[in-house]
Amino acid sequence: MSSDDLNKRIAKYLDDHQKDYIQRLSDAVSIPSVSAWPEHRPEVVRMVEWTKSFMETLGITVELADVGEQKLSDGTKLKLPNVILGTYGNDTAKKTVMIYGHLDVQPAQLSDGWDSEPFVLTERDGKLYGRGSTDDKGPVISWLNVIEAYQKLNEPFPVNVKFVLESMEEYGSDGLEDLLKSLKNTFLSGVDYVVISDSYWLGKTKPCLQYGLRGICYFFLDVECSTKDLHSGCFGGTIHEAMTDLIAIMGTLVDNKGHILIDRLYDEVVPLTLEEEELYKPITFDTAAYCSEAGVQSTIQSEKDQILMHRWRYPSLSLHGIQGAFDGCGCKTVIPRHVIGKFSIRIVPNMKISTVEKLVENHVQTIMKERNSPNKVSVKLEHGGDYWIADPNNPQYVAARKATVAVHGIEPDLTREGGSIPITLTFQEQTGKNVLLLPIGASDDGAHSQNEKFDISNYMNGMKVMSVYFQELAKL
Ligand SMILES: NCC(=O)N[C@@H](Cc1c[nH]cn1)C(=O)O
Ligand SMILES: [Zn+2]
Ligand SMILES: [Zn+2]
Repeated sequence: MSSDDLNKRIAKYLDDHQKDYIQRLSDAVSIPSVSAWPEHRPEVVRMVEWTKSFMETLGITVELADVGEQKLSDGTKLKLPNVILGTYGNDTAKKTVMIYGHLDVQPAQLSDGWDSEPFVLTERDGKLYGRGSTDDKGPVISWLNVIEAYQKLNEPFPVNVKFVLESMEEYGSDGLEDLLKSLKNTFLSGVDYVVISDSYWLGKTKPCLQYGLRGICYFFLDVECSTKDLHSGCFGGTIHEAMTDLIAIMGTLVDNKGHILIDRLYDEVVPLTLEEEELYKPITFDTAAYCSEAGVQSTIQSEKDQILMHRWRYPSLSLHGIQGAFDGCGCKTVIPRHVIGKFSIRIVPNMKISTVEKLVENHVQTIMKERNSPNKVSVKLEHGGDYWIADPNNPQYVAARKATVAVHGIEPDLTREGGSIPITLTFQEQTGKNVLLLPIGASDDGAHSQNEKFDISNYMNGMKVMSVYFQELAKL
């Protein structure tokens, strides 16, 4: 059978089973595998078991790798979820592709402002709403659905596949780096290509392939002022309040232009070259749609190229929250005794995590000295992940471009991603092979946000691209 005919046959099978795929995603989304909530760890474990069972029905050999314990901020320890190592096929005449994905999700509650229950997959206007639908349960299940389709059609699978599926990605991929290092000469040997579907297109209609990610340094800023919470009428105006110090420090980190105010933070950022500037020009990007997806009136930068550069090639600092602060409705006149500010810095080539950590520490100490406060203050790097950059001219990218053209009828843009997948660089280093980011979700999917969704069309076309990509890899 010609490869065109095979593609058509598989595409038809996939289209005919759309309902089953939606049900499968619904089953996965119904497991609230939130890695950031320690009390939800059994749900994360349930998600690992669910995926393992599904993989085994497909004849994938599954091994569960123990990656040790997580140390929680109160000093207690919690077992980390096992990492799934899957092997499908070991034909030495075939290429071997390693697929990475994650089964954990960001926290979500209806009260955050969702229009439907986050852990009940809900279809509206061709979109599947639910936490993890696009990040990253939909893409992970898509890979597995494609394997199933070849089996049901009795078609030989074009490549060998290895899977690494973790369940702590949204919390910094605890334990995974050490595991991969330990597998360098065993499970990881023989891998020819690594592919990750855990990111999004730059727009709603045009596909892209990505060759860069920012890294992340996530900080906890801890301020303690007293042994207990206090009445602001009795103590306000007489003591150094923890929240006041915390807000003051957090207010010195970044200005209203998005410029980070930490001394020397930009020293290691690679200078922009004329050659790099040219790369932004052909990329399709709609700034108005970007604003509307974010639900904002305007962006800090007005030009397309500048917006993209500040997403991809410059660092950014975001404030995320304050643990211990009063956040209920109504009024409470308390002075919290202990608060923890959460912020992160997205890092870019050639910033080093260790340098960022030191600069942040110096900054906090300097501000505290200026404030002359007796409060106990510490800042801790909760987790860090490196930036990553790959060669988009590698044959694997050519295979993915061909697959995209075959399904979408259009050349994908070559882009970078502002988010982080902390383990990507480790895959590149430990296998010594090219890594491809193959996003299948759309820019408005709202990963990490309320009403996260995955379009049915992206789900279906994503599987078709994956299927052709496997065939194109086999031809390399
Ligand atoms: N889809 C990738 C993603 O969402 N990655 C997270 C990773 C992360 C790191 N620390 C907390 N989360 C991201 O925020 O970019
Ligand atoms: Zn993800
Ligand atoms: Zn995520």
